[in-house]
Amino acid sequence: MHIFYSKAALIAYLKTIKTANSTIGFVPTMGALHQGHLALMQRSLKENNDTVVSIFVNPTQFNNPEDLAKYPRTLEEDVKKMRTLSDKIILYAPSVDDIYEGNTVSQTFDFDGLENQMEGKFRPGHFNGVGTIVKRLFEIVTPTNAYFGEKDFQQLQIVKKLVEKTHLPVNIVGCPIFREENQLAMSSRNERLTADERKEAAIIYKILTEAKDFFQNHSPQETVEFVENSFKDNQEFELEYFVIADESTLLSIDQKENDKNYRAFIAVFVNSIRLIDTISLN
Ligand SMILES: Nc1ncnc2c1ncn2[C@@H]1O[C@H](COP(=O)(O)OP(=O)(O)OP(=O)(O)O)[C@@H](O)[C@H]1O
Ligand SMILES: CC(C)(CO)[C@@H](O)C(=O)[O-]
Ligand code: BAL
Repeated sequence: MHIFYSKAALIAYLKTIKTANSTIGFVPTMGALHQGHLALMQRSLKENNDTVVSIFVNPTQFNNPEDLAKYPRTLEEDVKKMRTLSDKIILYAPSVDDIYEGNTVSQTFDFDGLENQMEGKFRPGHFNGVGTIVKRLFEIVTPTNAYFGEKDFQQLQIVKKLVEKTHLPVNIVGCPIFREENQLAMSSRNERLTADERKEAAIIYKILTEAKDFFQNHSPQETVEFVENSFKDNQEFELEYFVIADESTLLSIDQKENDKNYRAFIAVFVNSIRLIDTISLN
């Protein structure tokens, strides 16, 4: 496996392997790899000549310093996991300085309102940080295809908008959510849960699927109340938000309309650990 810690070395290497018709697949991550990340890599390996994976815990997208400090960093184990997939993966694991060159701040973006709901509302500045790092990584890696998970559905829509607005020549590929055996969405933050919490966190997806059924015969507002009440019965989980939104605008809805795609989004605290999940309602 090729591992690069500096953009200069990565860019020089990519120049030696790129040909007129070759494709580069790119999987940006923050590390602490799990099966969800590995599935994105497998897809990239299958669909491209070369695959670059980045591991970088991006400080500018964290609004909560404790969340940043406690974010799991497991580079050695991550490398081992990637090796089980393919020795051909090109890993870019930069320092903060290599990316930000002494100026660790976000650019400000206008994502046509996609940034104002849910994760953007509850993590102020988050999507400016995501936009800044994703744009920078795209400029360094120059991917043909870039792979993002639907667990971060709002992020996926925002990255598509970023590409549309900046005219970067990259195709964004959304990939399905990988779940643990108990259906909890895989997440690097799951590593911070105790064994019991991890087991009990299955309730998040259970309530989401119940909400999906409930929504078929009830209004959006009634469905929101149904979910809020379900969490009141589960005191160890603190619901931050449950939103039913139009999948394309991400705006929450008051009424159902025909021919629209709707999706439910949820963020829940287990202790101080924040987990998100989402489900299509169609
Ligand atoms: N369970 C999953 N299934 C599919 N893709 C996923 C899953 N979890 C994360 N991803 C995707 O992997 C990429 C890197 O995500 P990231 O490194 O933030 O991992 P994460 O598990 O989402 O971490 P956390 O949930 O703690 O933020 C993103 O595109 C994300 O959507
Ligand atoms: C896309 C990303 C790697 C940018 O830091 C991050 O937001 C993530 O892991 O989803
Ligand atoms: N998975 C999105 C990255 C974050 O939580 O900051």
